[in-house]
Amino acid sequence: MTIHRGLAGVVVDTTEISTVIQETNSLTYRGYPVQDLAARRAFEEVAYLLWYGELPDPGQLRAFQARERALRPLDRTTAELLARLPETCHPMDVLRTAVSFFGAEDPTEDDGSPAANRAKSLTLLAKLPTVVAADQRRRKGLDPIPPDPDLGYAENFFYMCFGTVPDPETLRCFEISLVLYAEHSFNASTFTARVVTSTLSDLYSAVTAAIGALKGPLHGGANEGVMHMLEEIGDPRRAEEWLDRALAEKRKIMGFGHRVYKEGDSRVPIMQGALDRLVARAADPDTTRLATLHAALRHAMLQRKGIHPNLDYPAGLAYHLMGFDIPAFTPIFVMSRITGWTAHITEQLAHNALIRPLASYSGPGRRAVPVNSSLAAHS
Ligand SMILES: CC(=O)SCCNC(=O)CCNC(=O)[C@H](O)C(C)(C)COP(=O)(O)OP(=O)(O)OC[C@H]1O[C@@H](n2cnc3c(N)ncnc32)[C@H](O)[C@@H]1OP(=O)(O)O
Ligand SMILES: O=C([O-])CC(=O)C(=O)O
Repeated sequence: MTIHRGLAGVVVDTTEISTVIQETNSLTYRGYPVQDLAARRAFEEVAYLLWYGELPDPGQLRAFQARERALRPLDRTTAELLARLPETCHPMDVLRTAVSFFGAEDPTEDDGSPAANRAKSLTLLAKLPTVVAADQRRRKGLDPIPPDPDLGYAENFFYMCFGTVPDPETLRCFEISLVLYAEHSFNASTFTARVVTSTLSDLYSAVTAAIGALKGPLHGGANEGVMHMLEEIGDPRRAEEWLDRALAEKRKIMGFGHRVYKEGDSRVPIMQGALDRLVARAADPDTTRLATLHAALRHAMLQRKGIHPNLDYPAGLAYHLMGFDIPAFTPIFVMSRITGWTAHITEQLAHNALIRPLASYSGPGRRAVPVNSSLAAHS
């Protein structure tokens, strides 16, 4: 029996949603190169593509955007429930609780038809940014800002967080990150969603579980880890010395390495380009220090270990420069990946097979159960 720890290299099913091509470090969504989608399309169009298989025409896009914008507000019960969660909990816990609560409130919870699941997916796409923004503000003692239906997905999120819409360069960088984060085949959180779905459980349960999987620092939590690490190092001149010590201590360096890409993440060049433009625009000493440190650590990691950065490396610093608090970074990843997760949930249901691998037992050999004298007295 061959054991594939971590399912490394195991192909468990087919998918029509995206391909991660290891040999060429490339990624396509429904056949379109992700770089071209990031350069030419809005995030909402990519969401539509992932769910429906084709890019929307202008009429389809208008209808899609109108439905998304109408679904953004939270009802009072949800807002009150989320406001009662301890501020000490991570915002991913808030998001996980919110999705679980949306499921409990949804009267069509057990209708798993593709149309019903698409409607639920759109509801989550629309409401998750409202939850993330309100939670960020609550932690600063600020009231939530209601969504603005006249603003696009990315613009509205900034507006709900900060009360203003940023300059076009910042907005573009954010939108690029959403497109790049949207989908990545059978990554750990998507696979989690597919496992839950394979038992014929409901979409909210699958997404709740996926949020839990994304939270971990070896997956989506790494974008927060990147910024914590940059703060810990502080000075670009300390990058090499810090790295050597961290590697000697067998620490995992956040934002580096990937299970599939071994020669570099296909999404990094475009995200790094967008980050470089943000840095050039800001041009203040603190931004320059962070960007220099970011580059120094990347070079040192490549030199010491031959390991390339993954998408979380440029995205983490970009989100910091955009003004988001570090604990909001992985929730922003969720706002994007909700599209990929739910596309996979629909696909799993269309060709379902219960996901249940085997394990090779390595525990004690068969042994006799000693008699429990007090129980024996009763028999
Ligand atoms: C959006 C995303 O989810 S992308 C991933 C985000 N996660 C991170 O950035 C966390 C840091 N990275 C890692 O922990 C890993 O690279 C993972 C989990 C992403 C991939 O792990 P795997 O595919 O299992 O690779 P694996 O852990 O076998 O790595 C191979 C070797 O490279 C080392 N390595 C890989 N990544 C790193 C890293 N970031 N820091 C230090 N060493 C690393 C491993 O220690 C291992 O060394 P060894 O052979 O001496 O034991
Ligand atoms: O594919 C993976 O294993 C992790 C990743 O990059 C993602 O989910 O975007």
